[in-house]
Amino acid sequence: MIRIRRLTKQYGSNAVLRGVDLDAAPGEFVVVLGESGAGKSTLLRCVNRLAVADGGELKVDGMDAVQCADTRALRQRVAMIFQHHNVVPRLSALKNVLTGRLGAVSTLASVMHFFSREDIALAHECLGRVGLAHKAHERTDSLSGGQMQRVGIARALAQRPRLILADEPVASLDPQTSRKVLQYLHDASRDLGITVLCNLHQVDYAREFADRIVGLAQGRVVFDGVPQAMGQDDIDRIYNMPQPAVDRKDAASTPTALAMPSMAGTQGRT
Ligand SMILES: Nc1ncnc2c1ncn2[C@@H]1O[C@H](COP(=O)(O)OP(=O)(O)OP(=O)(O)O)[C@@H](O)[C@H]1O
Repeated sequence: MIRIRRLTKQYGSNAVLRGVDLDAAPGEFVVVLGESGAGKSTLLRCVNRLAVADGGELKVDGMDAVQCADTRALRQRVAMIFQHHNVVPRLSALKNVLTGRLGAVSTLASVMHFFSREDIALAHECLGRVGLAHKAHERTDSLSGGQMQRVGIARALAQRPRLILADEPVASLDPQTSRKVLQYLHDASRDLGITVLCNLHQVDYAREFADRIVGLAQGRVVFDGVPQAMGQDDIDRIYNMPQPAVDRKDAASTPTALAMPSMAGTQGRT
């Protein structure tokens, strides 16, 4: 579904991606973990060409996202979920979800906001998948932050994408709400066979929800494996922690939540 090889991206003299390799299978939920500035957002933005990679190979569903001739076709396959959900507050939840269909309807229909019966049924179904069927006709600004993010997920699902890019989707939510949002996203992607690339800061959420974790540090992949395979040494490498010259048995028994207090179950950035 996604194949990335030796991907590079530089802003001026700042080499942000330094040869990234990453694969994701259909329906796989891949968490990209890394500290602030590691290059996570840039990597996601290269996938849907909000940023254009300088070199390397990037294939999405067979389409070349580096030398892309048809960005619109690429973006129809790739939906995005943002940190601040980007819903339109004065519109109902249903209308927000319907905006996910805009890329698939004709220009006239999209300008006039005409949607078919099938699109409306699909939007209701997507709201049902995130537990918000009963909020369809409520204005989005009457919903909680977690519910707004679930509307953002439903909007992404309504696009019928092959891939969802989620850039820190729970960064501004409390831990309980964050888990609920990630669970809905995880379940929907598994049920519908949609691949997810999800950027996160929090080690414990990555362990809980990822099929696979890709650890990024200073633009390089420093870990790629299932959550169970990620040890404290890997976490230290991802977060550029100095390797302590102490008995590693002590380190191995240190709970992640204690070792990484600012990363585990908290929101916001440091
Ligand atoms: N449009 C841009 N122009 C110039 N520099 C940029 C641009 N976008 C990102 N960068 C730089 O690239 C580096 C990586 O940023 P990026 O946002 O990809 O990291 P990140 O891992 O997503 O961090 P965060 O978790 O804080 O969002 C940073 O040094 C940032 O300043």
